[in-house]
Amino acid sequence: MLERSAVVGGCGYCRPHYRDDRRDLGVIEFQAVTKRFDDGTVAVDELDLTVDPGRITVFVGPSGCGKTTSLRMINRMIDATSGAILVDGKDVRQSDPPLLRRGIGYVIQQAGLFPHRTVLDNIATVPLLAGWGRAKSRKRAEELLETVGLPASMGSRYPAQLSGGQQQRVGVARALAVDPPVLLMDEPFSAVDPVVREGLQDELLRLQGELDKTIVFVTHDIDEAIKLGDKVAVFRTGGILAQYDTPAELLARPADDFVSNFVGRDRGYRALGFLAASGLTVGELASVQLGDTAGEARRKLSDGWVVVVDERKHPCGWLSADRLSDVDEAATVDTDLVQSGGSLYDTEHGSLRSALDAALSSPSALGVAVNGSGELVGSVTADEVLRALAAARTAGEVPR
Ligand SMILES: Nc1ncnc2c1ncn2[C@@H]1O[C@H](COP(=O)(O)OP(=O)(O)OP(=O)(O)O)[C@@H](O)[C@H]1O
Repeated sequence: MLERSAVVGGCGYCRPHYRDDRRDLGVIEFQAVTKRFDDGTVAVDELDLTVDPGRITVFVGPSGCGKTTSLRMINRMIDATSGAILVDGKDVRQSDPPLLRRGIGYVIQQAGLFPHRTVLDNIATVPLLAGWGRAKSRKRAEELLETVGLPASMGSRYPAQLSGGQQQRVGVARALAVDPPVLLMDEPFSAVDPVVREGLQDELLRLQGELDKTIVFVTHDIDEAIKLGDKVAVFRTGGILAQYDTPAELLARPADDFVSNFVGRDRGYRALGFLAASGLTVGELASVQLGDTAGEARRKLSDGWVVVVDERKHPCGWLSADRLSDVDEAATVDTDLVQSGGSLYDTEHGSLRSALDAALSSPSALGVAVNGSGELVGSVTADEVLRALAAARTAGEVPR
């Protein structure tokens, strides 16, 4: 079957749509912040950085470069040696740590749930501490279970009775319980397998589209950083900020060799994920519908291929001249006959990367283009994508 790319990632890092009434709470400022541990290790060195409110900021870099230390200084799990961290203009050192942490949700690797409490009790922990009372805290926990996409029946389970991905969702629900403006997430998805991880990332972006939290997210995975971050801070060993930019800028204009190497050798290809494919010409594409006859499909073949759609006009695969050659004229085109192939290019939300991917992954070399509702609208070729790329270059959207 043809695969619709995930909302994020495959189709080129579509961003969540922020509400116009996005919150302005949760500005975090690092002002010349240094952390020197007792043994002399400088984990963070003179960090100056402002985290935008209502956005996702990712701290990324190699192991030991000071990401976690920087994160934990925000909620005072670690105190800075010098410099200041301000949250909404107030130095965190002037806040009582337990009170400060109530306004700052915290999610860690493997969720860190209390093993002897049920899922609902885990989520209700902070509301109870904040004095919400049992009934209100429980109601909030039930709501949040739904918010993070878990069935109500899981509320009475214990963490060990959940998968890693489900535990992580509970961890997010718990962090959101008293609706804090700021969420700190320390490698929250690194203990789950890549498929679950991608699902959790998509879910986080969906949630963020509704919640508009100020999220600081730590990872050592540049792909995760580029997918999730509105802005990405790349750290180098010694706790030095190497570059702080949007993912598109990071890929297009890495500040130095360290950043360039860190973002990877295929950064040019990945940067295509941030180029809108609006200028791309979508060509015609011959199609038949499931239920049509093989004879009809044969007559519609173009360069040996015809695409097959279902009754909703959603593409479901290809038929080749080869495949049709030994099929009876009157035979019905059904899913058994159809050859799977390739990703789809969404003309409304897709990027040049997703268009190129659709073309390269198609057995006919024609990328299948669909509209926002998933209906077939035509085809794209790799040559056409390269032409659009050249035009973007001329327009100055891509560095020369
Ligand atoms: N309590 C401590 N005492 C001494 N050194 C420490 C302490 N905690 C962290 N460090 C050191 O500070 C540096 C930064 O550590 P930090 O945990 O912030 O890095 P990180 O970028 O989050 O790494 P990772 O990706 O491996 O989790 C490392 O060299 C680490 O060994």
